[in-house]
Amino acid sequence: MAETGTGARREAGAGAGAGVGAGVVQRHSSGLEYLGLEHAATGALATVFLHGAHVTAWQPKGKDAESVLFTSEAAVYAHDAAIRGGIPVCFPQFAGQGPLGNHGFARKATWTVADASPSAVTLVLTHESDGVPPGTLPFSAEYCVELTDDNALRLAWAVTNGREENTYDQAVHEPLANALVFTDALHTYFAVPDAAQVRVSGLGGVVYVDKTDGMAIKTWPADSDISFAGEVDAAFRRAPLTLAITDAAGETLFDIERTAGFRDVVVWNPGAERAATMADLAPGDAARFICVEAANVEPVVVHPQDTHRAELTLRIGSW
Ligand SMILES: O=P(O)(O)OC[C@H]1O[C@@H](O)[C@H](O)[C@@H](O)[C@@H]1O
Repeated sequence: MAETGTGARREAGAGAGAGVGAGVVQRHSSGLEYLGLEHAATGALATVFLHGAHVTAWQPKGKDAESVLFTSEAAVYAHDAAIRGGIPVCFPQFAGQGPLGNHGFARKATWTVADASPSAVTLVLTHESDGVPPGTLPFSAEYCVELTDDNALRLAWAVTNGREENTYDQAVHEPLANALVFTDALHTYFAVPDAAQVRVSGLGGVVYVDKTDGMAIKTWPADSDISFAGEVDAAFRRAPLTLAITDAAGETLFDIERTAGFRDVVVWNPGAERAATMADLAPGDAARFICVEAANVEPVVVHPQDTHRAELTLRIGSW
């Protein structure tokens, strides 16, 4: 049965199970499984559900009382739902850009644990995993969530095309034969004191698709930060690899660092009006988060037996 967020958050808050059983799979009352992570030296905590490989909470050192990721009190914890908040893994389709449901199947599929320690877990999804549509071509995705020695949350993402090598004829005449073609995102929900007061810096001068304006292609004004007066839904192409979220006083709340394997960045907040129509957001939630997503909105092409790799590292500022 579907369970909503309040009870689930209480039960599986950041690092739930840490100390006793950090790095050990535990069962949530919804039936979903999760791990609590704990870094021995920093004391940082995180919670990672096997459903969707979903990080639902992260409490770095310095923010001991609460998660710095937003997860809604109205989030649904169920096999057929995506958890609203934390870090959904969008794969193999970003948003509605293809035949699958919004953001693809990975965020509703059951991942398996390949390796776990108290401070890190590696989860795997393949074409044979529960929740992956039958007939999906052979692939394997590996996702490592790690609390690092320097108090960061490091997310390492790798997608391998499981098909055989092309024949000579295919390689020459049909270079895309057997290629794995996908779009993706680590759709991070950053908790903020008030969305209307924060800014995303680093995207001035970058070309973006404005999804709130009929997919119009625009360029964000140079030297200008992004602010959140209402709905924002913008997919920035080939964005700089280092971005920051700052508060009204210009202090850094988060540093966001990607490797080039995440070429694009999506910035999203539904605004109050649209948020009010979303059943898994609670009243007032639109002001409590902004999403800055490490993404490939333009398709990635992975040839047979090859692996695409990307990393995202999140750090908090001094707030
Ligand atoms: O409601 P979902 O499926 O989690 O999607 C949330 C949002 O995710 C963003 O990445 C998209 O750009 C938005 O268009 C979308 O509304």
